[in-house]
Amino acid sequence: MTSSTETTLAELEQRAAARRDRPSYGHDALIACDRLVRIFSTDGVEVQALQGLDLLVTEGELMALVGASGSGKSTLMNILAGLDVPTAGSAKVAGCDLLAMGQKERLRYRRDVVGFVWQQTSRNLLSYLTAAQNITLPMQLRGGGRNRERAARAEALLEMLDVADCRDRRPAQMSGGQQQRVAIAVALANNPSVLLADEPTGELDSATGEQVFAAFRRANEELGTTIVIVTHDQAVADEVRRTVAIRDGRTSSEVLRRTEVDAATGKESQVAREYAMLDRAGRLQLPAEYTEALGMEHRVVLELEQDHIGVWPDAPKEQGASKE
Ligand SMILES: Nc1ncnc2c1ncn2[C@@H]1O[C@H](COP(=O)(O)OP(=O)(O)OP(=O)(O)O)[C@@H](O)[C@H]1O
Repeated sequence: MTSSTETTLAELEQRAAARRDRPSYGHDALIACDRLVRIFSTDGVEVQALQGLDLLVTEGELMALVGASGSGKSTLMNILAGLDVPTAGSAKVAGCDLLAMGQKERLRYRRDVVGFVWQQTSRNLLSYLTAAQNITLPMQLRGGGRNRERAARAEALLEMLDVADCRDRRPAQMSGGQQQRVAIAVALANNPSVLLADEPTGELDSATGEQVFAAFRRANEELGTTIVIVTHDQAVADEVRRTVAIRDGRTSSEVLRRTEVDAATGKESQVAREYAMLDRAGRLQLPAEYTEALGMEHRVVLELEQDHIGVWPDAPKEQGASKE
């Protein structure tokens, strides 16, 4: 064997070893969805609600999910809540594998790892219990702890979310916004790693919606809970640092917001930037308005430049080309 061949083999081995040692996708994320697929079959008709969705959420994030009706947001939330099981792919939340969990583990997951707040206030609270009783119920169901400790936690949550005055009221005696804030307290009762909310401000006017969103923010800041909110509410989507858009069952783009300080004036301003998602296979979803504007269809030409990749429409048909 020549020395150059030996070098090549050694290099290949090195590369293979480096690939083996590379940390797995999303190893440090609290929520890691990898090529998630959910197919519903009704009367022989298949609907692909999720079509290979990738999503990583880091611990401590407060983020929003947006998307047109039917794009797959609720399907994803139901999977993350442990209420539905994906058809394929992988989904891990706080180390729990959502595809491999047995019934017992699933119950424990729903009780201890995730909390949820739904749009319909009636789905969040039991109508015959007071706010304080609604909050202590999940703690009682989990068992352990003393009555006094549970009552103290309920009180602390009610105060943190600014609804201490609702302590002894039943849901019918509270406003919609108060009910949703108490619902957040119920979801936080067992100190979950993740709080999921599906359109939590959907039934509220904008001022009340803002108060409810402020309650989520406080839970995120004071307890460090990771929060994912599905919303159509632009005010909510604009206030979080990261908004991920879902299109046709896949994450298609995301907006990141950060605060910039002007060096000269010291003035702070919010800067938002939209990114397209690049999946692990190198696939990129181009916005329909971009591809339509340039008549891009089926095929595009790619050019690698030093610091970017150019995407061009397919070469125009030659003038006077022979007709068949
Ligand atoms: N249980 C089900 N059986 C059959 N099809 C379903 C089921 N649940 C959802 N789908 C379909 O899956 C697709 C995604 O639905 P999903 O409810 O997740 O969308 P969404 O983005 O939450 O919409 P919306 O904003 O209107 O709630 C839709 O085409 C929907 O009709």
